[in-house]
Amino acid sequence: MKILMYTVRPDEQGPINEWVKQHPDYHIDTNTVPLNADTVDLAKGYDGVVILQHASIPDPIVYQKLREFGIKQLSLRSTGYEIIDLAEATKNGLAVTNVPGYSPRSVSELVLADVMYLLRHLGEVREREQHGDFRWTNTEAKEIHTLTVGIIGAGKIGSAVARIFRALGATVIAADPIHRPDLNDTLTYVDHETVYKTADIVTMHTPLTDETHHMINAKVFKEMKSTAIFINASRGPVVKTEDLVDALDNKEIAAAAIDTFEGETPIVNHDLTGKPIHNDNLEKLLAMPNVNVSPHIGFYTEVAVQNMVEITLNDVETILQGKTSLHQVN
Ligand SMILES: NC(=O)C1=CN([C@@H]2O[C@H](COP(=O)(O)OP(=O)(O)OC[C@H]3O[C@@H](n4cnc5c(N)ncnc54)[C@H](O)[C@@H]3O)[C@@H](O)[C@H]2O)C=CC1
Ligand SMILES: O=C(O)C(=O)[C@H](O)COP(=O)(O)O
Repeated sequence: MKILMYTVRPDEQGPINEWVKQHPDYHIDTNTVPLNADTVDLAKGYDGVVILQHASIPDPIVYQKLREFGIKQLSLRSTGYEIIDLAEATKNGLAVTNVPGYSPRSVSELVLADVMYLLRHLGEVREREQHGDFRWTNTEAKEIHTLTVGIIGAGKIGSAVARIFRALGATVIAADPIHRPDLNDTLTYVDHETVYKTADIVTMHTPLTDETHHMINAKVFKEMKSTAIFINASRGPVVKTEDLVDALDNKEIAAAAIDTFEGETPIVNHDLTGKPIHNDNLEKLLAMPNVNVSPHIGFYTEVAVQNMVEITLNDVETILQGKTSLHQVN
């Protein structure tokens, strides 16, 4: 059996080689391009296709061609799968799989790092030190156990965030339509408005859907505490970025960390040294010492990369054997 993996990074090659060693009947080829209408022909002659990319695949021709090539699945090495047109995939007989829970700790530990960085004003401290100002002005910090952490979307990642902050003594509240009894000792479920109004740290962990698109906007920022820290490590378009910039400019919130942002595809994991980034809102956020921008690295840990590769390839194998993968999303 032959599998083609798109957009493979060098750090994924080790886990891929390990998987092939355990599965001698499979041959895997890799490339470094995203799947789209220009690159779909590369999949001709393969039995299975695996992708990982930020760019959406809206063009129906991609799904039609995969069907014409006799391919039965399209497996994502990611959790989020909003880049796929599921209706087109289904129409063309493609089972789409994702990797839920490859390592909820990966993203939740970045959230912890962001919160510590912002709570201790390390961005402001570093900015001042660079021009010789070593004073303590405005750097008195709050301790985590005195704070309320508000989670929007307490699924696999959101609940891992909840556990970390509960272990550090914070009060944790969450808004999620699904209430999990196993989290009863960790958090209290409340409505969205209560999270916005009462949390000292508001952190986003929903998927990107029609409902969550721009769910954080000017109206919501006005509800938050002026001392609040806002974090988005879910998907960029969950937040209306221009409203985030305004909320920070107008001191409606105190600080923010964003691991995902609108228009990130041409920026994330690219070296743009000396080149324009063509994203005005991002440039404004990058210039603020009370904002930490990271280029979608929440997932990027050794454990996560290993699991993303291994679980995806196991799913391809399952489908190629004529069975149904537990991770099929259509
Ligand atoms: N920054 C990064 O590198 C990464 C980001 N992600 C993003 O994080 C998202 C969440 O991942 P998981 O926790 O694994 O997914 P999950 O499916 O386990 O949890 C998502 C939770 O959000 C809840 N939810 C949906 N709509 C909601 C709404 N309107 N209000 C409140 N809650 C709502 C769901 O009920 C569910 O409990 C992914 O869909 C992906 O977009 C995932 C992995 C890495
Ligand atoms: O798994 C996800 O969802 C992520 O966000 C990871 O960062 C990787 O997926 P892409 O966003 O790069 O598709």
